[in-house]
Parts: sequence; C-alpha cells; structure tokens
Amino acid sequence: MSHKIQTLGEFIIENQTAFKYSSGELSRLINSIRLAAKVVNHEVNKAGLVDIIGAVGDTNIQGEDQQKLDVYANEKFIQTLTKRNIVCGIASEEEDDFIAINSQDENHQNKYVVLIDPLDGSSNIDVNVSVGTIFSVYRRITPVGTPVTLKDFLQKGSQQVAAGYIIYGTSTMLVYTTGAGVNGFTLNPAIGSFYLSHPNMKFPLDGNIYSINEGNYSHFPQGVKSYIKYCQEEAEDRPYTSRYIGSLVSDFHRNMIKGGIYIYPQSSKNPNGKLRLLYECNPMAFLAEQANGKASDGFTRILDIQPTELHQRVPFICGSKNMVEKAEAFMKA
Ligand SMILES: O=P(O)(O)OC[C@H]1O[C@](O)(COP(=O)(O)O)[C@@H](O)[C@@H]1O
Ligand SMILES: [Mg+2]
Ligand SMILES: [Mg+2]
Repeated sequence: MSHKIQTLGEFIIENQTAFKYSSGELSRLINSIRLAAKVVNHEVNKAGLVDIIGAVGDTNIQGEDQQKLDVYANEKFIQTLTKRNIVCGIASEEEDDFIAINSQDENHQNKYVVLIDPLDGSSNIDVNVSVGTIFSVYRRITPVGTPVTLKDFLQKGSQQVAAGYIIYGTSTMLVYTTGAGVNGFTLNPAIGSFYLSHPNMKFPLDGNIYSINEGNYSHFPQGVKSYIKYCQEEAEDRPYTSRYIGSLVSDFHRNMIKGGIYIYPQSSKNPNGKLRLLYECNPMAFLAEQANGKASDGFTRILDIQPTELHQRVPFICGSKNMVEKAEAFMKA
C-alpha cells in the first residue's frame, strides 16, 4: 500500500503545536489563505477564456497599471481573510493604505496582520507564464483591544511569524514557513486538496542559475555588472545559465529547487530597486533563510532592515548562500 501523502489541512493541524504562539489562530489564518488560493487559482487557470486578462484602466500606488487579475486576487484574499474574522489588519500592493479589520464584536481581539502581493508577476498574466501570490504574517505589536496602526505593519522581517507564496504554474503549489522549515504542497485539481509534495525544501548551497533582467544592464551599479560578467565569463564552475521568468515567485521557486540566485538591484532608473520590502522581499527572505538560502540588499540582511513606509522598495539579492555571498563580495568591491 502506497504511503499516505499528508494534505495541507492535516499538516497544519499536526504542526500547530510546533508554533510557539499556538492558539489555533495562525492555523485558521493559513487555512483561509489556502481557501483564497483555490478561488484565485480557479480564475487564473481559465485566464483567456473569461474576461480576466488585461488592465482595468487604473494605476495603483506603485504607479503600475492594475491588471484585472491583480484586482480580482486582491479582492478574494481580503474578503476571505476579513469574513473569517481572523486578522486585525491587511496591507496589500494594490491598496494605498492598510485596512483595519474590526472583529465582529468590535473589541479587536485578533492578533495577526497580513501583508500580501495578491498577484506577483503581473506582466506575465496575459502571456500564460506562471504568476504567484505572496503573503507575510506578523503578530500585532499594539495592544489587543485597540485599533491596529501602521506600526503593526512596519516591523522588521525577522519578526514575521509566517510567510509563503502560491505559484500558479504547470501545477499550483502553496509553499510556506512558520519558522520551522519550508514545506511545499501541490494542489490536486481533481480533488481540490493540497498535498505535501515538497517536504523540508532547501536551497542547494551552490548553483549555476542567475536570474536578473539584463535589459537594464547599462543602468546597474558596477558591482552588479561585474557579477554578471563573472557568471558569464569568469566563474570557475561555469557554465552558468541565465534564466529570468519575470515573476519573482517563479524565479525564486526554480532557484530554490535547482540552486540559483535572483537579483533585482538598484539602478540609475530605480535608485531603490523595484521590489517592495514588506510584501515581496521580507516574505521571500524569511523563506530563503528557512531553506538554508540567503537574502540581502547587497549589504544588509533583508530581515534586519527597519521598514519606514508601507510600499518602500529595496534592492534584492536572494538565493543559494554561496552565490549570494559571491554577489555581495562584488557589490562591496
Ligand atoms: O519586468 P521587470 O522590471 O524585470 O520586473 C519583474 C519583476 O517585477 C515583478 O513583476 C513585480 O511584482 P508585481 O507583478 O507583483 O508588481 C516581479 O514579480 C518580477 O520579478
Ligand atoms: Mg510582486
Ligand atoms: Mg503584484
């Protein structure tokens, strides 16, 4: 008889006590994200058949054209978390400001805030290339019983209690950590359940895949240019392979499985880089470190950066530890 493959629901319950604040609340929160992921996955999978591709005609606070799927995913995650009375606040790439969620009994008993990138890789939606959702969870720092404040969201990444992503690709997976390693679950669309397909995921210490948008090469700092040259010409363990999907979640996922490095540096065009610290870099950095990888802005550990704004951007280097340290050495040279 083949061995039982654990479902995500079973895994959440069985690992609840491993979590130092375990009261079942975080488990209910992850379960809500699981539900919203299935709803969004259903729409992503038929993008092209239904009127869900293309822009809505509005721009978000990032100055980006909001895609219909950005808005749809944003609504579904916020609705699902709000209706389940599980969080006291939500911040999203698609929302100008954070949303305070008052628990039905108006005494603000919920302890967690969630930060999301509802649809990551928006430029790939219309061309049928894998996209994702990214989430980050913190315990509030303001007293329970009082309205949530910006302070509850501007916590260092090292304070995260959970983080993860959903990748809508050749298969749909939910990958997350609560600080006890990283586990990946694949959705069986026929049954509608996520199964533990990738237990205890780890970045290989080394790899030969580098992911960076070389189209911006001329705008990069010298250190980044030198690292790209190193990957192309000088690395002893060549050949290196350049792979860039243009969806952070997908590039990260591949690099975690195969070994590799993802870089979105500062440039003369984007002095602080492009990616958002709170709902892109912090959750991916927490996952990377929990999977033996590393993440920095070239100089400082991402999880040690003190956030100052909800939508602030930071340069981002993330992946196999030895490769990140090599790139950092070029940045510091
Ligand atoms: O097209 P560029 O400049 O290379 O940027 C691609 C990067 O931007 C992103 O699409 C930003 O995320 P959003 O799609 O959520 O805005 C990342 O997923 C991706 O790695
Ligand atoms: Mg994104
Ligand atoms: Mg997005």
